[in-house]
Amino acid sequence: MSTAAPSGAPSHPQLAAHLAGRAWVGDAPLFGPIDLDLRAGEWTCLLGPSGVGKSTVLRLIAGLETGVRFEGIAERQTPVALMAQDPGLIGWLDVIGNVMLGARLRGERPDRARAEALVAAVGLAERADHRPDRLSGGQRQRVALARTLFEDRPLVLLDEPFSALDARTRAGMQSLSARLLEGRTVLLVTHDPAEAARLGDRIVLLTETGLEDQPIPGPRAPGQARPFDAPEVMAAEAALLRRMLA
Ligand SMILES: Nc1ncnc2c1ncn2[C@@H]1O[C@H](COP(=O)(O)OP(=O)(O)OP(=O)(O)O)[C@@H](O)[C@H]1O
Repeated sequence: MSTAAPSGAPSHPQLAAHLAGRAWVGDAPLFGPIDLDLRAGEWTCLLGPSGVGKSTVLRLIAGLETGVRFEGIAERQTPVALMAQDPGLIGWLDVIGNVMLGARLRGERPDRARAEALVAAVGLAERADHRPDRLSGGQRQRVALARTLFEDRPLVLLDEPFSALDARTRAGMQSLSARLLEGRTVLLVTHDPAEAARLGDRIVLLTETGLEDQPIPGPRAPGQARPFDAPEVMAAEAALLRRMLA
């Protein structure tokens, strides 16, 4: 069963989105009660064990159907772009075509030069005319990232966007996303405490009983991911891992 979230704008102007309530799968409680505010212009990183409901939180904020029963309120102020775990690429379109898909579906004339620049920025310039079946899993994930960035929305929901990438590419995509999404409100679901420590202006852990705020390693420079090897970033990563293993 699924329940569409009620939608509306959060009453506080500095909030880009607000989700409060509880969720069940059938009769079994999934999570809650939770109360999550996404503050405008911030990256909120959402961590939690597999199956606890992180993707569900994203879909509720996006106003999409979920497979769960949700009782509460879901509000967002701005148009939203969602990058789901599954890249969801269209098989008969090439990389550029997939990046421009949203604009085409809306009947807009897509900015091809911008799409090409984003494809180059995610390291796929030489594969711009390849179809998805000729790409690796990590390359497909980067196409989905470029498509999400192309959407140019003020609220961006990213569901494990770098999970299929090798460490070097992942670090590069984290830095690129921090730069290109500067000033946007981002909710990033990740399993990686190092990623949360690099990117989070706020870090929250979702458990069956609710949300717990976690310490962040000081302020983040605008448009930048924190250096992965700064002592305070490594300490925050270790503290998050300790909490996740507890
Ligand atoms: N369409 C659906 N129908 C029934 N149950 C669903 C459906 N979608 C998700 N669920 C259940 O809801 C729960 C939460 O799923 P969700 O994908 O939100 O978890 P998650 O924390 O994002 O997991 P992961 O980290 O493994 O991606 C899971 O137990 C899942 O089995």
